[in-house]
Amino acid sequence: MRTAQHPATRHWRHALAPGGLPLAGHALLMGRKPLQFLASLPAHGDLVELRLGPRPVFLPCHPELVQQVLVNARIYDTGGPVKEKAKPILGNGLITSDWADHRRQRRLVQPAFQAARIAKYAEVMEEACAAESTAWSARRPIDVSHEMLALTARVTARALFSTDMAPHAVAEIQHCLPIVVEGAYRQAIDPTGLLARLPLAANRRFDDALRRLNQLIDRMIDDYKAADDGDRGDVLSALFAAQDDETGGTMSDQEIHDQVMTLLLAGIETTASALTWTWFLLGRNPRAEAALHAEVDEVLGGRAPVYADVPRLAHTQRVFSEALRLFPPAWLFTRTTTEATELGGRRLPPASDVLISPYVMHRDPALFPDPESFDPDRWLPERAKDVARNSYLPFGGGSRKCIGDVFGMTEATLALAAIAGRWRMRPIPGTKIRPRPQMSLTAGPLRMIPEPR
Ligand code: HEM
Repeated sequence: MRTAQHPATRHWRHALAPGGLPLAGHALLMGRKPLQFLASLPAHGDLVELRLGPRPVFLPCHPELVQQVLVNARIYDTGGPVKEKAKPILGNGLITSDWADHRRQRRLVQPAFQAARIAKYAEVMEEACAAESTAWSARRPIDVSHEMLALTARVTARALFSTDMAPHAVAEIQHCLPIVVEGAYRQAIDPTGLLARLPLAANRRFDDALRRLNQLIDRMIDDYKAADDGDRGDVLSALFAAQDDETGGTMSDQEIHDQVMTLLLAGIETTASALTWTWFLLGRNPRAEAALHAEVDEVLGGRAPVYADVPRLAHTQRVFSEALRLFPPAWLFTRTTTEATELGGRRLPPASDVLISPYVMHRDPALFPDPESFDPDRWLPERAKDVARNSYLPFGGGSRKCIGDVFGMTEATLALAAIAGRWRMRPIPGTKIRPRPQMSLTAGPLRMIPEPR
């Protein structure tokens, strides 16, 4: 295990990642097998330099260096080519805004995620999870990815807009969101920026889906303003009510629009991917699955779970935490330096790109013993205290830490308990599954057979 030393007294190991080519650098390795390539890098140094084309980018592999990047949000600001390409889609919301504006935005959006409001959103979660768990037929295979995406889309849409229009919104979001997420990723990884301008069917589908999502959000905002019926307990009401303590300012309709789009894109596929991986891992680990069933039976005694059960569903939460360790949906995110700085004794010029990869940290044997094994019990309090500080970051850290972390954990715990209370999810022998490192670390289609318990 790595030992904690004061950063100033530590001798940090720097390295250039092996395998670079003269012009492309490591772009081909990153393009072909990003997970394997990135996960091999901590063995070379605490701070590893890669070349993506001519551009140097830096990957901190040691938790203390990752932490320095995450907490110094003014110097390590949001940025990089991926964020630039996301702006036409996300506008200027929490993910795309720069440091100074982000602080203001976060003050305004945070009240929508206070504990009392999560309790209200949990009613939507309870209902949607119960409906999902009763909709399946015994022994008829389902695509778990598809089902989990439908579930998280329904939960998020109805937590955002609790109006009569919600059923229409759910259907629109379920249709449009996967197309937008896929298209956004294709554009993000296109180094030429030309792909989006070609007259391709995929581009037309993307433009259409994005237009429909934008229209939907505008209609919801208009509807809310026309009804003028105060706090409906949903996210949209909280965004309209938000007032900045420091300046007294509120959000314009356009700002609310951008926050809603950001929440849809950040909150649905992430949670759905993590839930899909959880069912996949449980299907291969009968002991963890049996412990889940035992806990759910003991806590719920056959009824559907409610918000008040969440604290008692401790093993269920450990199962989800362990799935987030092995397959963190936000497997890679970026920062760009706003001025010259030093990281681990290495000088970084202004506008340097820094990669943060929870996947790399979570699979490092120096941080997590036997990192490839699915072991929910590593999160038992007596064992979790030995996990190196700042090495587990499925929700990121610092001032840009996921605003939906409690929302996502609550939703996932209720979904796992509701489904595990009724079904055993049996894997289909021979099913091959390969992590797809795209916008989220998704599993692709995953067919499993629900068996009544
Ligand atoms: C298991 C589910 C989730 C995972 C693994 C996850 C992961 C993350 C991570 C790692 C970040 C930080 C990215 C960075 O620093 O650049 C982030 C940010 C964010 N997430 Fe999540 N997220 C999840 C669920 C959600 C949900 C349910 C919502 C909303 C309903 C949400 C909304 C956001 C937003 C708005 C941000 C930007 C926050 C900011 O910059 O202030 N996420 N998420």
